Amino acid sequence: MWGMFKERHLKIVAKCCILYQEAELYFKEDELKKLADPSDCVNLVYNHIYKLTTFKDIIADTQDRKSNITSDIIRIEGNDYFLRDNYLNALEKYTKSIASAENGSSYLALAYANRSACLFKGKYYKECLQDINRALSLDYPEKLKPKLLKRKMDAESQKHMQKQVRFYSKPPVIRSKNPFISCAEDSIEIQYNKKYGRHIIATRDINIGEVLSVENSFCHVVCADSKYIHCHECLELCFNMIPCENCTRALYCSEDCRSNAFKGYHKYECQFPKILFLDPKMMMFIKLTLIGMDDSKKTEAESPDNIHRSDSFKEIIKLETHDKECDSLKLFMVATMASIAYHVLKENQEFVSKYDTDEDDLNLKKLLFKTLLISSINPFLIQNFFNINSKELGNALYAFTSLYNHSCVANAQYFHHGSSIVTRVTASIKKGEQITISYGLTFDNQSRAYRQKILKELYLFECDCKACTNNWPTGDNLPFGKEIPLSFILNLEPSQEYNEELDQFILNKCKRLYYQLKNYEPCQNLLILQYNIAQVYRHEACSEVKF
Ligand SMILES: C[S@@+](CC[C@H](N)C(=O)[O-])C[C@H]1O[C@@H](n2cnc3c(N)ncnc32)[C@H](O)[C@@H]1O
Repeated sequence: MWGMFKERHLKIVAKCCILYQEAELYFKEDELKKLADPSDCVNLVYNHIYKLTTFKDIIADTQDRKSNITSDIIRIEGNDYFLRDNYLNALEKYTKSIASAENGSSYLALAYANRSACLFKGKYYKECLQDINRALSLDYPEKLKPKLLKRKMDAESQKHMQKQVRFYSKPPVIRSKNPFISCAEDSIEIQYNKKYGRHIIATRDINIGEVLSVENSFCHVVCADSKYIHCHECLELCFNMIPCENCTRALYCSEDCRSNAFKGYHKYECQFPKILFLDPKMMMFIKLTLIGMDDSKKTEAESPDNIHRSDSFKEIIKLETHDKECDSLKLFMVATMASIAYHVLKENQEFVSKYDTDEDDLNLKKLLFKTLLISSINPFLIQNFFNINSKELGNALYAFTSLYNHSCVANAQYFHHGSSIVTRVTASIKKGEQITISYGLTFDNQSRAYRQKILKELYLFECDCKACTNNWPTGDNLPFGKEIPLSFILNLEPSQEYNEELDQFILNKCKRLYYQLKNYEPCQNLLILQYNIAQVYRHEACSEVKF
């Protein structure tokens, strides 16, 4: 949970520590820990820090002005890649140059034109033509126009050979709708107890491969590695994004995405200082707060209380925060980040006019505290298993999928179809059993001691799964179990073309063998089968795109 305050962003920690030292005088008696409601700490901390110089420095550090000089430098870096035939890296640089260029400038036109050259090389003629038209509609230098117009003619003539982008496939549809959970099959239910909190239980025997839930994200943010090729609003892969007109951070696949984002949360998000954008989870808490406060998105009124609705902010705000378990320093750090966000929002006239009573003010501080904690424990990393160059695409928050607890021998696994998440059974489940996913730690890959340490540190629980309880050996030390014919298992590596028939053949064979082998657990051959089953589902969800 505290990963985002640790190794990754020492700058945040350093600034918080300076503030903490400056404000320490006020918090000598462990005042933050004594609060009956931990979310009140934002009010307390804010009132002490907003006048401090370090706080003012943080707020002022937006460094996000559009600049033609920066745009020019980045475009020239792009030219270097282009000359070395590294078109994808060149394209990313040109997109960054587009984001940095001042509105309507010739630098913006130059960056679009250069990107159109990459798109032409990549055989993305439709996108190439769009960029050429964008460049021509701006202040594109006359002397360069003939070359661009020639490219336009060539792209027009080759449009029929346009490369198709099939990246994410549509998620499967729920077949037997759960009457109490809007995004789930009727094979599961939510239960609660003290030990596990809310958790998911099977209401019947469930077979390997069955879908349990299909959920759209409530809120997502794009990761740094993918920000120049994935839309910041819908996460779709896009090689010719357009920039936000105010900031250099946000890029979109279409006018619709740009205006939806701006009308909703982005007009505020745009103005936040740099420190809150160092980590995608930080970005998420601001976006989550703004989306949650957007009245047009509220669905609670129509939804009866006993139905779990994925699109309801009411459900998001119920997610785990572990706020009572925070020590003083953690409370201070969370409160500081929330205070920065609060301060920026309150400076915004349009925002203030909507939330101006004392009660609104206090509620906003409490909400920012909660959304920050929720965004640290609950998000799912969207990974690119078959994508061109980067592995991390985004972070997304799901109201229901966040309720699956962890096991180091999980019986379910999730697969991202873009920003949607599909959870499937990857080991057969008996009625009454808890359904679990892995929080990134599995018994075959990491030692018990390591798993326990990380789970305690990040998620504040002691794992009692069968691998932890019985101290199962890790991968190479496991017995092989019953022999399986391996010849039919083609390793579904990223380089392999998607072939539905072949994948289905592998899937069915693996499933049959799984039932012959499951009594040998734990063993290597069972893991091989489960890996291949998961790999087929990954392949189905997201196919490789080459530039
Ligand atoms: C993403 S939430 C999962 C849903 C959570 N149980 C709830 O009530 O909202 C993660 C938190 O669930 C709890 N949790 C997850 N797996 C667990 C397990 N195997 N045993 C006990 N608690 C677990 C921990 O408190 C953890 O921080």
